[in-house]
Amino acid sequence: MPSRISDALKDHPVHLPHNILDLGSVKELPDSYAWNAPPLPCDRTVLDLSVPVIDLGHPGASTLIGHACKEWGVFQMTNHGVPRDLLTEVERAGRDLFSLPLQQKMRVARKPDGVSDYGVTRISSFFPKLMWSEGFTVIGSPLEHARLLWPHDRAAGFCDVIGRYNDEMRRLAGKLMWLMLGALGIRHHSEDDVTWAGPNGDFPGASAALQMNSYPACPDPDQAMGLAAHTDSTLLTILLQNDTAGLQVMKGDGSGWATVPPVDGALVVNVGDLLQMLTNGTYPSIVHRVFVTRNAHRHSIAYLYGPPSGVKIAPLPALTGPGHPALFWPVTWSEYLGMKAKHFDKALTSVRLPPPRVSDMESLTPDVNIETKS
Ligand SMILES: C=C1C[C@]23C[C@@]1(O)CC[C@H]2[C@@]12CCC[C@@](C)(C(=O)O1)[C@H]2[C@@H]3C(=O)O
Ligand SMILES: O=C(O)CCC(=O)C(=O)O
Ligand SMILES: [Fe+2]
Repeated sequence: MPSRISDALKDHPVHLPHNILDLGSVKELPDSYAWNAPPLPCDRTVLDLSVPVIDLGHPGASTLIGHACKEWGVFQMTNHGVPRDLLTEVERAGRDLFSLPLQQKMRVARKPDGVSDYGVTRISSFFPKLMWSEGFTVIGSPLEHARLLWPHDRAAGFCDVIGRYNDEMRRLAGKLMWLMLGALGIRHHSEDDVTWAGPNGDFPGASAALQMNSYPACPDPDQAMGLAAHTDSTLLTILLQNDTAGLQVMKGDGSGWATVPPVDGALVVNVGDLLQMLTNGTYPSIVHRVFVTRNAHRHSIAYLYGPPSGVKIAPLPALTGPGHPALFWPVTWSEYLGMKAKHFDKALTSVRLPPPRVSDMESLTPDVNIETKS
């Protein structure tokens, strides 16, 4: 079994399409990008519902977060302590990177077994059409790739911003974990529950990836998909979006999509599959996707946060007991990424207890028409 996230991804190579295009200069939607069979991007059953916006400085923040995680699996947060200048700088770093000419970005194109680099989203292989987006994944230091993209001083500047942003995200993700778990009565000192938690309320050794996304303006947005519906495999994801709307989340009851509007200075937090497992299903991971528009170029940066390599995630003992059996068997993030790479939206079902019968799942093959949460 792979032990680190980078090893898990190497075992499941994703190939870049041969005909990768410079999306910013395309005037007509090519057929390979036209989603004309389900899942359709234009099924915009958009609900008039708002994802909660929570002020982290509010005395009741933990309770509000717990409620949002149960009801939605996503919320926006303000007053999160990440300096505004740093948000601006990291947003600019992403914009600078994606505005490079395609041939230059291709210098750091993902190798079939690569992890940290430029390419299409990893879930592309589950869909018959290409998505109207490009991504740059950072796991560890981006220095080697930054040096291939820029002259010395600019490469160092890019890495400095990414380094500072990663530090802030790690701090914030640890804080969020306790706010989320605190709402369920799990406290810092309960080492028996969260075995990998550090003594200072932090999570030493936590793993993470930074995913920079670019969604250029699109000549036919109704037929294009920025990012197809998926859940993140993480404990939690912290997302910075620019001022262009695009992110949509599926309301837990499957009744429709809600758009998460950009709120100046706010960060979006979404529950990932591993947190659903850790909380024994109390906090469901959220299905989300991204639509594109005709006139605006959207950028986002996702901080994907998970446990240290080797740590098995299982339902917390405090959340199981008589009448509340554990619903998932223990897995490391790497093991789970392997399952996700194989089963996509059926990965969570594949780790359910009791083990699913094949007939329950109509086999473990992915359902590429994922429209609602199963
Ligand atoms: C650690 C990771 C989670 C992720 C795969 C990755 O290696 C880095 C990219 C992440 C991402 C971002 C877009 C959606 C997603 C499902 C994908 O294909 O790549 C997630 C992966 C995930 O959370 O499973
Ligand atoms: O761009 C967005 O808003 C969402 C990105 C996302 O879902 C991801 O990177 O996992
Ligand atoms: Fe995502």
